[in-house]
Amino acid sequence: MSNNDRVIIFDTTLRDGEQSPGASMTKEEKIRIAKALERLRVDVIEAGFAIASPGDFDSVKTIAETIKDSTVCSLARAIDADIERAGEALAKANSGRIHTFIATSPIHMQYKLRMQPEQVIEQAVRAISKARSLCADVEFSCEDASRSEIDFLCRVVEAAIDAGATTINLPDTVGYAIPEHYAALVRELRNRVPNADKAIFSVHCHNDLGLAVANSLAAIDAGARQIECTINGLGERAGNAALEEIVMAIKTRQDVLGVHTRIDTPHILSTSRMVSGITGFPVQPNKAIVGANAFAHESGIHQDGVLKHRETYEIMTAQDVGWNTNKMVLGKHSGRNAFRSRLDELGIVLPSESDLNAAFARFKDLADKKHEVFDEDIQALVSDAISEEATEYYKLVSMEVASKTGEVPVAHLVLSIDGQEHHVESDGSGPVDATFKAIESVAQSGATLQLFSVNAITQGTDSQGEVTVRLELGGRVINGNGADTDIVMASARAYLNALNLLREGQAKAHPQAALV
Ligand SMILES: CC(C)(COP(=O)(O)OP(=O)(O)OC[C@H]1O[C@@H](n2cnc3c(N)ncnc32)[C@H](O)[C@@H]1OP(=O)(O)O)[C@@H](O)C(=O)NCCC(=O)NCCS
Ligand SMILES: CC(C)[C@@](O)(CC(=O)O)C(=O)O
Repeated sequence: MSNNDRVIIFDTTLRDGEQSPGASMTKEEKIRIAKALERLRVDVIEAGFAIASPGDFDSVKTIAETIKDSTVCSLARAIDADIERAGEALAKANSGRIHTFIATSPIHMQYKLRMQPEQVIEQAVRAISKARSLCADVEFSCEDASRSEIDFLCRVVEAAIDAGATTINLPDTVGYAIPEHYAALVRELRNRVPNADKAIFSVHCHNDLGLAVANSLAAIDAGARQIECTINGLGERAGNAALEEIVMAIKTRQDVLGVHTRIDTPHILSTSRMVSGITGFPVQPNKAIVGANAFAHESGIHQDGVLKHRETYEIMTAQDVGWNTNKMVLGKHSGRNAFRSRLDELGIVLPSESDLNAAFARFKDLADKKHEVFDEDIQALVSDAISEEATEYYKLVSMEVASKTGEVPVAHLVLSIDGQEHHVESDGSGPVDATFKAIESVAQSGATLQLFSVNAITQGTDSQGEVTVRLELGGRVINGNGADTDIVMASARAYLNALNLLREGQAKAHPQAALV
């Protein structure tokens, strides 16, 4: 691929990203992020706005002295003092860039700068010359380019390149652009400005209409070869174009975009997490590339497709952006194939297809009650299914337990014992105690309860509770287990499981006695 096909990735997480209200970072945090960006192989790191404060100056200076593999850049208004401060901060950079800017739209020139267009051109030229006297690499931005008049923009850009700007940035400062129009603007400038070939054209898009990435990609087609973006799309107001989305769109759709970057994509996720952790801005689960669900499949039809041939539902690999693997989330939309594949991964072998079907039915019941079924849930559910399958003498048909402040809890249970239904009830010191007493009122096992333990198997109040009941009878000790989203129900299952196991053991030891 020729150099002409290479898109320069200019990251401004530390400058525009920090302009997100609430996202200010300390110097140490900025250095950590700068190192992560260098590892990601970002071409240019905009480290800050040196004149903004002594702290910002210090951050830019330290980053300039630390980073070796990326160009380090400081922003500066088109004012001598800003440019000198930027030059000072970048003095020791391996590769430094001064980025100066001035607004070129009628609304900004008239109301904000209170300057005539001719004065703006003059000031831009003076600033660029000054910057060039301090640094060979100078970027100039026509702030609010997308709302600027094209003829004026052409004059500013031509003068800026003549004055020595090596990169010309046409920002969509207020996120107003629409892809086709924005691409036309970039194309027209490159066609009309006589010295356009002496500079690299860049875009810097804001996300006010959710179009920052789309506008940036459209500009590539029009010849832009630098994209300014931020990790997680951080930035002023609705943010900037997200680096991870730009980079992965370029990589994934190389067939139509025909360009490439030098980003080492497997570092994307860790960088995203670092920025999110430092700024305290969480990444939404459905965020492209770096959201928790970006490579997760929950629906049975998709899971089945991915298991048979990953590309049926994935256009990138999870590993290519730093995830360990894609994720099959087992939930109520999942199917038998995904369930079977998870059992395989967990090393669970069910004796027959009918065992699998029974476990799958229990899984669907659980998934109706719970958002996500975790591995631990499945282990509990399967062992419960197997032990129930093995010993069906005592079975829970239904139950109802009443607990009320100031009143004694009462449990009503319908049990199936050797195929016959029994209605039992008891009170107790708590709902579990009442349940066990109700069971014993008919089972009369004579066993003593040695241990009762409840574990929330997974996080969250919608998780399954796993109950272990240890019973002792005539010197034999057995553990019964039960799992359910309702812990009293799980307790009943565990108790009945223990009784079944006790009975099974007795049947083996004394075949006659067990029939009584
Ligand atoms: C840069 C900064 C130190 C200037 O502070 P200040 O001198 O108190 O000035 P204000 O921020 O109140 O106002 C901005 C001034 O810069 C002028 N200005 C804005 N953009 C300019 C530009 N590109 N070139 C020259 N002057 C510019 C404004 O017209 C205004 O001038 P005025 O004071 O004569 O009206 C301060 O705004 C800051 O810390 N900014 C950092 C973050 C930031 O603004 N980022 C936006 C990136 S565009
Ligand atoms: C410096 C420039 C690229 C800017 O970030 C300036 C600004 O923050 O307004 C933009 O979005 O236009």
